[in-house]
Amino acid sequence: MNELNLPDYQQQSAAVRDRFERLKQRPVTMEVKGLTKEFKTRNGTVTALKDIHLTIHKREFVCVIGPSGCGKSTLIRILAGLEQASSGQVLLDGKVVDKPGPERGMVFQGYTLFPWLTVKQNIMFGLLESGYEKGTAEAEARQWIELIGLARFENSYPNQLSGGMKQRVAIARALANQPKILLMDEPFGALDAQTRSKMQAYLMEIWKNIDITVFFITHDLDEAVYLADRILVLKANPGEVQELIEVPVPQPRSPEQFLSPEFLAVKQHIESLIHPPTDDEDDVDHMNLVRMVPVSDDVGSVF
Ligand SMILES: Nc1ncnc2c1ncn2[C@@H]1O[C@H](COP(=O)(O)OP(=O)(O)OP(=O)(O)O)[C@@H](O)[C@H]1O
Repeated sequence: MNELNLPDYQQQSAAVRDRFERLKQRPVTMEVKGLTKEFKTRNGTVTALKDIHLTIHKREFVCVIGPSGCGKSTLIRILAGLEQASSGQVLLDGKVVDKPGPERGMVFQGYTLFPWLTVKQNIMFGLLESGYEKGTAEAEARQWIELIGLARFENSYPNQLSGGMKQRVAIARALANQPKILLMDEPFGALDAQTRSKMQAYLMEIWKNIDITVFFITHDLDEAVYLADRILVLKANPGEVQELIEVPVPQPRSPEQFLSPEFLAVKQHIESLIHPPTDDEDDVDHMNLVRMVPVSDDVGSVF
């Protein structure tokens, strides 16, 4: 126990422990083996990722968190096949990933819908590319539109939708191709807090009902703990695995758990990994106030 009377962040209830035991017995969907990525720049070599190992099981939800520059985007781009590793390998269902493919659905932060296509056409796009006949693609797209609750908007264009609606379409479009894994790079990062929490609940609901494995990057600790089975914490310079955490919060999740002792304990632990206490912490007490002139707190006198 610590000063907030929280349990140890590794302490799992019997139900959670049992769930992880079963999860680890599921088939492996994605395997990252000794992945290193270096960028040659004018100022020398930047090691964006160093010797990353990770095994993701079928229907697992993995979140990645870490400070800016720790290589999160580089990692997801390599998993997507958009970037080549300098060394190491990524395997999807045992096959080497070296280019983008329909078995990996992608949802990124900037709304990546085609602005000149309607909601329905956006969702149909990948299906037609994969060789679906137009009528089948249309029927399939309609089912997805129903599922995301946007039936009234099937003929709307992206610029007629709110941010949350656009991301719902982006998720449906990615899932319509029946990928084996959904790669999400801060998909809710641009949304306001209220829409963001609705989208999290919405994604949880989809994940409960669809056979999909998710790899999800976020900057938001609450989001990571709420969504993830396991959280990969990276550190920067070079981008390395700091810890892989099994979240002890029971599934299925609900927003009421945000204040549960397990939730707070994991959150506090990750916070301490990402922002370790430093000697500068009390900087504010050491600000040089010599050049500052005390002013009145009487706002009325200012105007
Ligand atoms: N194309 C590139 N050329 C050179 N350096 C790069 C390139 N892409 C990324 N980097 C460097 O690799 C490191 C990791 O970058 P990356 O964008 O993957 O980090 P990140 O964790 O996603 O950061 P953020 O949270 O700020 O988005 C950084 O030091 C970055 O400057």
